[in-house]
Amino acid sequence: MSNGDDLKRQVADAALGLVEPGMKLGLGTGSTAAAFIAALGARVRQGLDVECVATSSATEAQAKAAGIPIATLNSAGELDLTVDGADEIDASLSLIKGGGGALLREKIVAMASQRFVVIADESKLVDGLGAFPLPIEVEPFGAQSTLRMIGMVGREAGCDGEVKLREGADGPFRTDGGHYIADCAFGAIPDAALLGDMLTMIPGVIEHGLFIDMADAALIAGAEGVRVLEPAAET
Ligand SMILES: O=C(CO)[C@H](O)[C@H](O)COP(=O)(O)O
Repeated sequence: MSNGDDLKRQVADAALGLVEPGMKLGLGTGSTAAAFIAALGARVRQGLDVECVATSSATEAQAKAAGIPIATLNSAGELDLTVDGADEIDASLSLIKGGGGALLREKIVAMASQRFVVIADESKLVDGLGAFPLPIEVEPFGAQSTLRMIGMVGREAGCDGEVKLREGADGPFRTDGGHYIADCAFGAIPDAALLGDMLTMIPGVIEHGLFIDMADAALIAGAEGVRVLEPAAET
C-alpha cells in the first residue's frame, strides 16, 4: 500500500468515528471518499444500520457492491452527515472540488446535510485557492460561448488563465447529469466568494467547484496522524 493510500485509509477510519447507528449519510466521490465507503461497507456488513445517498454513479456502484443501502436524496430527505474529499482546502475551509466531475451532486448533497465533513491528506491544504484548475459544470448548449464568459468573469474577479473543456475518452467529458466540465487554470483566486457569485450569474454555468462556508470540519491525515480543522470563528 502506498503512503497516499495509507493516509486515505487513516482519514477514512477517523471519519467513520463520526458515524452513528441510524444516520442518513451523504457519500462523496473520489479516491479518498472511496476509502471511506470501503471502511463504512465493512461496518455495514457487521450490522451497522445507515441509509446513504451517493454523489455519483461511481460512488453508488461502489457502495452497493459493499452492501451499503442507497436511497435517493428525495426519499432520504435531510441528511445527518456527508463525508467527501476535496482538491484544495484553505485555512477557512473553503474548497475547490470537482476533480472527479461530480461537483454538482456533491454540492447538492452537502447542502442537504446537517454536517459536511471533508477528508483529505495534507497535500490538499493550501494558503490560497486556485493552483488546482477550478472545475465548473456547464450546459453543453453554447458551451464555447459560456467558456468565453467564464474567462471574462474570471478576469473581472482578478483571475486569468486558460478555460478549457475537460476531455473524456470519446469527446468532451460528461457528468452524471449529462453536462460538460470547464477546467479553469485561474491560478491564485483573490476573492473566491466574489468569483463564485459572478460565475453563478452566467446562464450556461450549472454550478462551480468553489465550496465556500460549507464545510463544518476537515479531517486531515499527515505524518503525525489525523488532525481536525474547523473554520475560524468570525471576529
Ligand atoms: O471533488 C471531487 C470529485 O468531484 C473529489 O472529492 C476530489 O476530486 C478529491 O478526489 P481525491 O480524493 O481522489 O483526491
